[in-house]
Amino acid sequence: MESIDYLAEERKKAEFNVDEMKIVWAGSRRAFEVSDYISKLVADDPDLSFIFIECHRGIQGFSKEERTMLPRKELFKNTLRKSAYSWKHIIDHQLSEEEAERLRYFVDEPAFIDSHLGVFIPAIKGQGTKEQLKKWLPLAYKMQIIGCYAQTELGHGSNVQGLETTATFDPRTDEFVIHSPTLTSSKWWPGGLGKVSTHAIVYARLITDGKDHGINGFIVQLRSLEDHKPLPGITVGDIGTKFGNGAYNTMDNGVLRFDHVRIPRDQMLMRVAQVTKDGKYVQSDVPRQLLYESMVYTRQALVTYASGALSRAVCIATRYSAVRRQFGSQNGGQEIQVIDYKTQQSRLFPLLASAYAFRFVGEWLKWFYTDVTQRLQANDFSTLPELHATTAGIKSLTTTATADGIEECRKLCGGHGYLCSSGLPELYAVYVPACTFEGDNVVLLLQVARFLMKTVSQLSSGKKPTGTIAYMGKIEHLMQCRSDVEQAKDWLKPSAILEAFEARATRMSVACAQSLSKFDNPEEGFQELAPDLVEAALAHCQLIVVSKFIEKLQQDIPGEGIKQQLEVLCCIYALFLLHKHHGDFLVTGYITSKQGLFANEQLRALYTQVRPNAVSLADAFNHTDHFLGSILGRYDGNVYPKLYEAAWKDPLNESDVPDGFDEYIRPLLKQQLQTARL
Ligand SMILES: CCCCCCCCCCCCCCC/C=C/C(=O)SCCNC(=O)CCNC(=O)[C@H](O)C(C)(C)COP(=O)(O)OP(=O)(O)OC[C@H]1O[C@@H](n2cnc3c(N)ncnc32)[C@H](O)[C@@H]1OP(=O)(O)O
Ligand SMILES: Cc1cc2nc3c(=O)[nH]c(=O)nc-3n(C[C@H](O)[C@H](O)[C@H](O)COP(=O)(O)OP(=O)(O)OC[C@H]3O[C@@H](n4cnc5c(N)ncnc54)[C@H](O)[C@@H]3O)c2cc1C
Repeated sequence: MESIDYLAEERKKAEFNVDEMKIVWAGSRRAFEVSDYISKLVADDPDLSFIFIECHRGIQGFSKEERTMLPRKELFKNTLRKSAYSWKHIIDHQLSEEEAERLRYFVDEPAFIDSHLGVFIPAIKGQGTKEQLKKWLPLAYKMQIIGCYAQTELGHGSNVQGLETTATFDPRTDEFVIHSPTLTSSKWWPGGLGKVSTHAIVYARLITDGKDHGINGFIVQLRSLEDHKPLPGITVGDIGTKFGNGAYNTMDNGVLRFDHVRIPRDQMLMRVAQVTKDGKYVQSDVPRQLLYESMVYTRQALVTYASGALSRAVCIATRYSAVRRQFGSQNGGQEIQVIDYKTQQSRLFPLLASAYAFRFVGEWLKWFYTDVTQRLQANDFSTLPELHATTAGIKSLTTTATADGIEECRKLCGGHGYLCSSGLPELYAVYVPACTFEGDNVVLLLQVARFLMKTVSQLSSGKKPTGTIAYMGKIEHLMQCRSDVEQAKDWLKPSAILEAFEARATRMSVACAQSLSKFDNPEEGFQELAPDLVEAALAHCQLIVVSKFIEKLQQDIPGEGIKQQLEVLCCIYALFLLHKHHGDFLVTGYITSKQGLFANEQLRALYTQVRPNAVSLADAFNHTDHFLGSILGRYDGNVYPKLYEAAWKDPLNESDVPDGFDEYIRPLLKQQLQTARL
């Protein structure tokens, strides 16, 4: 049957070339082509897009929208099947690393393979010696071993230095003895650990000759490569069902305990420090912080994933807001599309703009990460602190805004957004742990704050700040300048926006530094002022995102109307933040309340400008219906018949009379009948 495009009228309104925007969104023509090809490949192959379950009727297939109805054990087994099938496809078709990553992404089910590729391999790469890389990476790349990242324990996650697992060197046998001395030292949370991983990078306190040298990484085999049973001394399992139906429950987050498990000395990751045969601890000339390098890698990757998740929610909410109508019908005509309500626009369009903003900052962060890693290889560690602060801060900002944004999109879809078939509840449940894993978002902002306080304290020494904190070099100007905005449209100037964000960030950091200096004990001061420090850190991170969006616009961006649309989105992102954090800009004395009102006036005008382009800007994400997994977000906008159809597929609708009627409902009804007769 031919499908009708209920959103065709919306698409006709676009003032830009959607195909060109798809390329900007993807990052390059090549990236677009790979994503486009792989997303369609996944959508069109039932072995990748469906969940198959053996039931009394034989093998039954379930679509993605239906997966929240399925029991965890079945879902998990299907995820194993899909991972194995994907892996075979990758090998058979000799997919490149980029294509393999896209395949994993579009299959869209958290799985052990994410930990294996996203954390286990990066940890070996970052912390292993050349010999260790040579031995372990080929095994890992061929999946002859499957690994996870076992850092967090039941009692400690954020405080890595507080981990309790021990790795005690035994010089007699040239081995480490890995042990879990307490219940709270049980490894707890690692993805892929519960049921799948054969190996783990285990973080443990290194002890030689009775001396504790702090945390180090060790490669430990957990399960037999023959029958997959846990090796002697190892207790391992899944930690239980997590938030939401389906959602993150396709992942086997695990618990792990060691009872004096012995591993050879060369399984300590030795790039940062070594233990010699006679038990001597030798620190390399690389900084100890490189032990945390894999977290930096993953945090950086999570920023691009944030734009992906937010764009999905925004795509669903935008299309549905154009389909949905409420109120205002005149003379029997159609009601108003809810996307035309200014309140709907003021909630939706900043999220649309944020998706683009996060995409561009993610692109830049990937470049920055690559640049710093190349320097590290050449033993230049000067930019490592900035990379740590920036990845921590931008991961924190983007994942918090994305999780909140998904929930806002659910509300923007009214009641239907609450149905699992909208795709939004599951997207939220899968996404929200990103605010916690790879570093709790508040803990990460406090790391940014430490970096900022250090920067401010070094300004007087004449050290010139560079990179993302170069703006602090203009401290004298930024501390006393005032906005020169005289009318709403002055806020469209990138220079006006940039100075506002720089002045706000500088003043908030300086105010914190001044407050800190009043404490005799700086650590006590840091604890006391932590809420203000977190806000200063956020102001700095927002400045980075805004400035990277502005920098993107300074590039040559071809395509009809593309640059104009991006300029509108950039201003929406910045002015929305200015409006939301109005208090910061006022209190720090950079703007007057009148200038704040101008910003809001300009913001409303920008919403009107983006309105005709909204559906097409969401189309430019190029999400397939399969990837969206949402009836509300269907490309053709055919929402109502599909919602109606889907309701009848719910297991409760398998019979007109529900199970339990005879035991629980009939007696009640009978009782009422008897009462009525009385
Ligand atoms: C085919 C290809 C496919 C590719 C697939 C890719 C897939 C990607 C998908 C991603 C999937 C994601 C799955 C997620 C799974 C989740 C995993 C996890 O959650 S793993 C566990 C993560 N745990 C954490 O993040 C813990 C957070 N805590 C910390 O990081 C630290 O404890 C702390 C930074 C909060 C504190 O560190 P600590 O040493 O205790 O204290 P200090 O604050 O004193 O720091 C000392 C010093 O070090 C600097 N520092 C800290 N961290 C770093 C770092 N990472 N890098 C560089 N430098 C660092 C800090 O700034 C201090 O510096 P100083 O100069 O002394 O001030
Ligand atoms: C889905 C999921 C997957 C995960 N996968 C892995 C994995 O593969 N490998 C792995 O090792 N770990 C993994 N983790 C664990 C994860 O990294 C930790 O949960 C995370 O680092 C937070 O640590 P925590 O649980 O100890 O939180 P806590 O630190 O206990 O946080 C609790 C509260 O205390 C606050 N808090 C903590 N410290 C401070 C402070 N200094 N100042 C102010 N407030 C503070 C936090 O903001 C938070 O509000 C995963 C977690 C989840 C949810």
